[in-house]
This record gives sequence, C-alpha cells and structure tokens, in this order.
Amino acid sequence: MLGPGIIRALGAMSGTSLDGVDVAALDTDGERIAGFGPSGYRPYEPAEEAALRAALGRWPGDDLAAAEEVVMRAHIEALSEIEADLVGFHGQTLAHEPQGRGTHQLGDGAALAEGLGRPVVWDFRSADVRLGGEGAPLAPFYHFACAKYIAAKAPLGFLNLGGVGNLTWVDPRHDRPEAEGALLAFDTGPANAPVNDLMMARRGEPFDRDGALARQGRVVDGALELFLEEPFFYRMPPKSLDRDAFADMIALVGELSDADAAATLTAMAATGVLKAMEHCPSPPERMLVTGGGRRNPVMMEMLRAALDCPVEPVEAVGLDGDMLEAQAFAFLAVRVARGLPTSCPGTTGVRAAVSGGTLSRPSAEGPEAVAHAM
Ligand SMILES: Nc1ncnc2c1ncn2[C@@H]1O[C@H](COP(=O)(O)OP(=O)(O)OP(=O)(O)O)[C@@H](O)[C@H]1O
Ligand SMILES: CC(=O)N[C@H]1[C@@H]2OC[C@@H](O2)[C@@H](O)[C@@H]1O[C@H](C)C(=O)O
Repeated sequence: MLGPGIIRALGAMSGTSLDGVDVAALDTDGERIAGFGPSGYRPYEPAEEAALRAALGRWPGDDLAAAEEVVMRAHIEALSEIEADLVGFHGQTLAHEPQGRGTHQLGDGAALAEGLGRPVVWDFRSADVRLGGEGAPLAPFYHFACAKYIAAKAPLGFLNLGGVGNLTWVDPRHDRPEAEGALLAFDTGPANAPVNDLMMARRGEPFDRDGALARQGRVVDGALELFLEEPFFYRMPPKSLDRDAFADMIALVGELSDADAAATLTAMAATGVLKAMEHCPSPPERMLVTGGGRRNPVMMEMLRAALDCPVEPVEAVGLDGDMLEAQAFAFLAVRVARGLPTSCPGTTGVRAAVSGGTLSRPSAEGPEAVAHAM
C-alpha cells in the first residue's frame, strides 16, 4: 500500500543518444522520494533509430509520421510493462531553440493516455520556454529531491553525461527547490554525442566502449583551445543546448588520428564541465555523475583530474544512474498533477517558477481519475 499523498508514477525518457526508451517507477508525492519501483529499457531497432535520426531538427507541421510512429510504439511497449497511477512522458527531443522557434519533443501524450488507459503528463518544456526559460534542463527539481533523499548537508553537484552534459548545483539546506539560491542548473556542453558521431564516422561503431580508443590517444591542446573559444562557455547560466549545437566541432579533430580525435573529444566533454564550475555559487562538496558517460573511465578520469571535488557515479549514494532521468519525469509528472512548479529562474532562467506540462486523461476514465489516484 502506498502511504498518504504518495502515488506510484512511471517516467519515460528517450534521450538525445537515440538508443532507446528508459522507463522507471517512483513512489512520490512530488516533493520527496518515498521509494523506487521497477524500471525497464526498450531499445530502438536500427531502422527505428534511423527514422528518428532522419527527423532530428524538424518542427511540428513537418512530415513526422514515421518517427512519431516509432516513438509511440516504443513507449507503449515500455510503459505497459509496469503498473502505475500516473505516467510522465518526455518524448523525443527533435529540435531545441528556446530563444528562437521553441522546443520540440515528438510524441502525443493524449494518444498515449488513450493507448495505455492511464493519465499522462507530457509536453514538459513548452510552458517554460513561453515564459522566457530555456526549457531545459528539467531534472534539477528531481536532483533537489535526490539531495534530500541522501540527506546531503552541503552544496553538491549532479552531472548528467548524456549526448549533451548538464550540471545541477544543489544547496540542500533550502526547504523547496524553487527557493532562491537552492538550485543553479544548465547544460555544460557536448558530452557523448561528438564521441559517438566520431566513432560512427570513423569506425562504424555507436560509441567508444569504456573509452578504449580515447585511452590510446593523446589530447591535442590546440583543438581544445579552439573548442574553448565557443561563446557558449562564456554565457551566464541558465543556458541549454541542442544536441547538434556543436556538430561542427568534429571538424576540429578532422586531421587527427582516430585515437587522438577520440581522446580530444572526450577531453572536450570534461573541459566543458570544468568551465561550468566557474559559474557555481560555491564549490560543491562532491560531484555525482549520472548518464552513460559515467561508464566511460577515460571521461571520468579526466573529470577527476580537472575538478577539485570527489567525482563519483550516483551509485555511490545508492541511486541508479541509468534511470535517474526517467525517474525525474515520473517525479515531475506528479508535480504537474499537483500544480507544483517544475522549473524556476535558477534552473531554466524562466521569469518565475512555473509548472510545465499537460495532463491528459484517457476518455474512458473520466475527469476525476487523477484526483482519485492521488
Ligand atoms: N561503457 C561505456 N563506455 C563508454 N561510453 C559509454 C558506455 N556506456 C554508455 N556510454 C555512452 O553513454 C551514451 C548514452 O548515455 P545516456 O543514456 O545517458 O544518453 P541519453 O539519455 O540518450 O542522453 P541525454 O541525457 O543527453 O538525453 C552512449 O551513447 C555512450 O556514448
Ligand atoms: C531539450 C532537451 O531535450 N534537452 C535534454 C538534453 O539531454 C541532456 C541535456 O540536453 C538536458 O538539457 C536535457 O535533458 C535532461 C533530462 C533535462 O532536461 O534535465
């Protein structure tokens, strides 16, 4: 039995790496973590990944039928495996220009609610962008709950190393995540995406497993210095990136051997995080790393060499670094259903704290379904 106010929510995240859908259940009232439920992973088949890749950079109104069919099928399959009262559906980011055309996550949450027969919260990023925010990152409110869950007493960092990197500086001495000074969050720069692109272009492989190629190479300082000339690093946070914002950086390593190019791109991910530290209000006592990059020992060694604090995978504090983002969208779904904010000026630069997301209920269930689930 779930305790009063606590419900079981199921979050789904399809990340920028386009490898598959992570789903994870969380018992929460949208304020604290009461427990972790089952999780699952539904990989994209190569043809599905190709359909998604072909849709990158597209906006609503474009012909996205093939990609949307992939997103919907994969999510229905992954989400119907696990029981829950409420679903948080991120969708697949295809394009992200918060100060331009907006942000676009592919997938229809209303159709998903019908397909699953459960209430679904979705379109988490648009309201934030409409109110002047970056629309990303959104995991920080969950990172705040994680910091409370592990009983952290001093500021610490959560670093997600996905296709793109994002950092959340958390001061757990505050009561609420939207309190001024509780959170500062922003994207750090490219993380795995350029390494993956290099591996695919040069070796026909999806990623540099265990950093094996980077380990054989040498970091080329000249390329690293050119990379650091990117204006992004000198912009004040909050700030966010599109997956391919740095796609031309591959050109910076174009003349290098495969191994030197891999080592240099891996070092660029770590250097982006080092630059990010300059923006933190105070030095974090530790850096807890989530996302696939924590499995790359070369990237982790470079981070440890660059940062002044311990750098550990989130497993060091009993969290699941593969599922943290899926859990985050379960958590945020409950916050949306309760009208609690999901972003604030410190996390996305939005003008004021906002509850971003749309709640869609299956028609058969009636309007009181979510209230009942609470
Ligand atoms: N053993 C490993 N060695 C090296 N790199 C790894 C390893 N395992 C995973 N990765 C890297 O992590 C990536 C996947 O990371 P993750 O699942 O966090 O990305 P994502 O959730 O799609 O991204 P984002 O958070 O940007 O949306 C892989 O594409 C690969 O680059
Ligand atoms: C627009 C978008 O989908 N951004 C993702 C992406 O992947 C990592 C980084 O860039 C982060 O900003 C965000 O995802 C995480 C889950 C977030 O919103 O916290």
